[in-house]
Amino acid sequence: MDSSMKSVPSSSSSDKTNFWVPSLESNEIDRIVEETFGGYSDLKMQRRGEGVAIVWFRNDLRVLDNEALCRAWVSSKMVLPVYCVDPRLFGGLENLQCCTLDGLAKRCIVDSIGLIIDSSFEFKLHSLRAQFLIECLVDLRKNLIKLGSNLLIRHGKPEDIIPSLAQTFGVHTVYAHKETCSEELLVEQLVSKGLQQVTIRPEGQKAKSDQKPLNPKLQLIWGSTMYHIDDLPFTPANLPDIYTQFRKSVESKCTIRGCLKLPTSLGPLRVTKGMCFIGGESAALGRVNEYFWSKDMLKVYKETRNGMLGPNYSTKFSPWLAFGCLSPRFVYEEVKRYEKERIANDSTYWVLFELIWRDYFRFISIKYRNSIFHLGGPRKVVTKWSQDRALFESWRDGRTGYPLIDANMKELSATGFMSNRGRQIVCSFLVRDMGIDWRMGAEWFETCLLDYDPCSNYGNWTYGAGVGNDPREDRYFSIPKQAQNYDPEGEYVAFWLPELQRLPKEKRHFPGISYTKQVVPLKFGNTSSGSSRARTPNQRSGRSNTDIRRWMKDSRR
Ligand SMILES: Cc1cc2nc3c(=O)[nH]c(=O)nc-3n(C[C@H](O)[C@H](O)[C@H](O)COP(=O)(O)OP(=O)(O)OC[C@H]3O[C@@H](n4cnc5c(N)ncnc54)[C@H](O)[C@@H]3O)c2cc1C
Repeated sequence: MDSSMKSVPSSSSSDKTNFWVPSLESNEIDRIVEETFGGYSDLKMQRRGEGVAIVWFRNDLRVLDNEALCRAWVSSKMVLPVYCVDPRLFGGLENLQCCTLDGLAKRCIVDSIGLIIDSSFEFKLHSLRAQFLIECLVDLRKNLIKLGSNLLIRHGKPEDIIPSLAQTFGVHTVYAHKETCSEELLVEQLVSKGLQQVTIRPEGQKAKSDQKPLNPKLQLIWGSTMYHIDDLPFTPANLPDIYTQFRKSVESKCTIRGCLKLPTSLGPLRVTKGMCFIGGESAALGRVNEYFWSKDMLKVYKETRNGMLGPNYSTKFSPWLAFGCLSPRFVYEEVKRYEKERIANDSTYWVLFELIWRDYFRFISIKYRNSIFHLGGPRKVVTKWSQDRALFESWRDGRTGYPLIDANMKELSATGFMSNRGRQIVCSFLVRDMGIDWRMGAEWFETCLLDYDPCSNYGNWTYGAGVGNDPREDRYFSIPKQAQNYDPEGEYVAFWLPELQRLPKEKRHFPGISYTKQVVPLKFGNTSSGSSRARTPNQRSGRSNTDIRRWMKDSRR
């Protein structure tokens, strides 16, 4: 398939399988009502609104600062929270092998086998992210149950499930968070179209036969960024192309809205042990508590953020932010509280600086639409790229012979995470040293990363490949220089490539040493040590990789 167009694949009959909750057409409806609305009686009394609303959970798997949930809550007598396990998200059986959740959760995923994600380079969703998602859902359900609600989880496409539920329950409004990329926008359109086919009678008007039936509405709400889209001092179409201009403008002209505090009680925070990514809002809040308050790492974030080894060099909030278990506005409020109660310094500011990057890429996806997925990127840069599969696979599997690259790629496959430093280095290596089509790298990240997010992933890859909207960010990462600055003792590479542990520290970064005999030939040769000048494949120096040892030496001078 042409990867320049990311599209939603066509439907398949097996998409319709339902489990967790049996078919809605059967006499199980009463059971679902009991299960889902059962504990609501007290809350019902407090509501002002009328009728039934659906909250369609997407990448907002939290109850804190969830505007869709809040709006449904105040506008309706009953709220039906729903998550659709979209078969287009899941790949083959191999994804399940690491899933360790209960049989029910597993069955949910197993039933989607055979429905292949529409992947340009045929990679599938990694088992680790599938597991993280299941954990998010289990936790969301628990948190909703604590509030006297529940989560209805159904397998199938949202455009089939949501209208069918709306019809069954006479839903007046479906509340959901707005997305920005084409696949997600298409699903929104299809759901909206499906709802137009549904008719419900307005509440309290049943007796009046002349009353016109209504269509349920789809209300899409902005909620994924720190800065609200409506508060920006420009329209997305006029978004500055330079990050710094964007940042300065929002910092000086906008305020960040407060977190929506409904519901107010979530029980005690759970602190995660070590760095362990467990899906769900409870673990997300636990990590914020741990990183900011109990470990007190926020005050040194700016000095440690370029690390690669260990749980606390950076916040590690990204997987929870990506699934929406954590609100960026909540992180903002916690930073401000920390600044008041402990210390305000460059480090406390820098977390917000990085979160503004996240906002920026989200708004860029609105301005530049699908071009962020295209080979030439937003600037439509014409460059010749290779799609050499063998070369690519050596990068993907951590077999290039360059320890810094291989260690990072092994970490990604094993954990679903890689540091920001590592991501920049392996991205630069793939596109600039190997000359491989950057979309293959981006798609492999999409497959593996727990924190995969289309805007941040493709935004960063287009920057790394030199096709992003801001040409000034086109930078080359020299391996020897990066090794010297960020892993001078070779601790990181020896952790992921244990064969290197018996080598003296100064030799651990030598290409092809000891753990593999092979060093992949670099199509364009590597570049001189220490350079961070912009390069594109056709501007290469043409040096062969036999020079690497010399570069290592040079870069130490
Ligand atoms: C090639 C490449 C691909 C990437 N793909 C993704 C992705 O799919 N999803 C993703 O969330 N991040 C992505 N990033 C950005 C960044 O690497 C991660 O957000 C960060 O490493 C996550 O670790 P952390 O939460 O400890 O970050 P911290 O350093 O603690 O930063 C705090 C938060 O700021 C945001 N942030 C930090 N750096 C960036 C950045 N460069 N771009 C956007 N947001 C940022 C993240 O939400 C992060 O959680 C990518 C970077 C590169 C170079």
